[in-house]
Amino acid sequence: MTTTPARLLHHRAEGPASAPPLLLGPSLGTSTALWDQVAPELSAAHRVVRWDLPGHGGSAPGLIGPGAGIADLGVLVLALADSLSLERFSYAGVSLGGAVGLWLAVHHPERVDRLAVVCSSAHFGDPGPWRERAALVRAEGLGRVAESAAGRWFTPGFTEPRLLDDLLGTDPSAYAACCDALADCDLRPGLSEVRAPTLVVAGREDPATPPAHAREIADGIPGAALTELPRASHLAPAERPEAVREALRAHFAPRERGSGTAVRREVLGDAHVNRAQARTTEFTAPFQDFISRYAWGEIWTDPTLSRRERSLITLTALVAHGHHDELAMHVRAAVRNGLSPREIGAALLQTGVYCGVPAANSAFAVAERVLAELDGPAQAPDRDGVQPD
Ligand SMILES: O=C(O)CCC(=O)CC(=O)O
Repeated sequence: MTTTPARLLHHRAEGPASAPPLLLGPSLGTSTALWDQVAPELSAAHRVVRWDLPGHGGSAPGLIGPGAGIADLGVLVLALADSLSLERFSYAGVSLGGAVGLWLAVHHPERVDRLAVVCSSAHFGDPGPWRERAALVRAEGLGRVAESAAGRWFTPGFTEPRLLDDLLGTDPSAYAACCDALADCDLRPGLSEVRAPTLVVAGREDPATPPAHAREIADGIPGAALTELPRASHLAPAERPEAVREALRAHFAPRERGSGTAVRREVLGDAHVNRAQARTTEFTAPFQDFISRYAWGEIWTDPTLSRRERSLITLTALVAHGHHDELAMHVRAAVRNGLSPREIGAALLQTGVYCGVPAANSAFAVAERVLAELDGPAQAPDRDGVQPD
């Protein structure tokens, strides 16, 4: 067990220190042990950091109090990541731990590389039963909640005594504060803002966060994937560890930067890349290869900046140097990367200050033409001259 300062969440780290970091969050009433059959395998390719909720496992109960919210837990996870110098990380969490991951992806997108939300919800239903459970636990401790836990956590006939023991060892006041957070949790409005590639995993027999909750998350997050696990209830990492392991391993597999062609196609479009490839000659092939590997395989593939941010930088640099053919191509790319004409106009206006009014003047003319073409009745041909990238 790692010795953790009482102001931080208790955590357990495994895997090479230089591997891409992956944080694993628990569900209510459980500890890092929830990931016992999943984390060791994931740690072959990741620096895996499992954390405990306040008052659960090894975390101090006083880290949250009555009326806590998901944001309070999210801030604690960020403090833990900061203490480990993890500026950016991938994240998987079960139930309450999954909701914390959603909160992080909505409110701190710069920190979350990839996200997996397992047996969780963006809104854990009517707050009434959570408030009643909090009141019961504050009054009587965890005994009655523990008696019925197996029925909510596992399919009939399956059990995991270690997890039930952990529940009984949880601090009642911290457990109740987590129930407060679940009662007030509503992350649905932010789902469309999540940009981290997201996998949603549901246990088909989960009565606590049924598959409909997972579908709501997957439908709300652009591009999210959904996996439903048969023969799994709420604590799928304990009940179906091999299936959860495989889903997470594939989702978090370190990305091949490779040739960069896939990213180039996503940003510049198939039509452009096909044309550039068709035009390639023996003379230009080394340059094509260089561009694909470095510009697209290294720089545009690096997740530290979003594609929108990279588009803004690229537009500015092209204006500064007066590369108008490339500017036209990258205005199209900027639109593909999610920038609105208004945002593109604001970036060009700023170049008027830093690159000079004549440079911005020409850039506005180029961008206006391209945006009008994109807006036109038929998509205008991709007029990108002889530019090879
Ligand atoms: O223990 C339960 O009754 C399920 C609790 C729940 O849905 C929230 C969580 O597991 O984090």
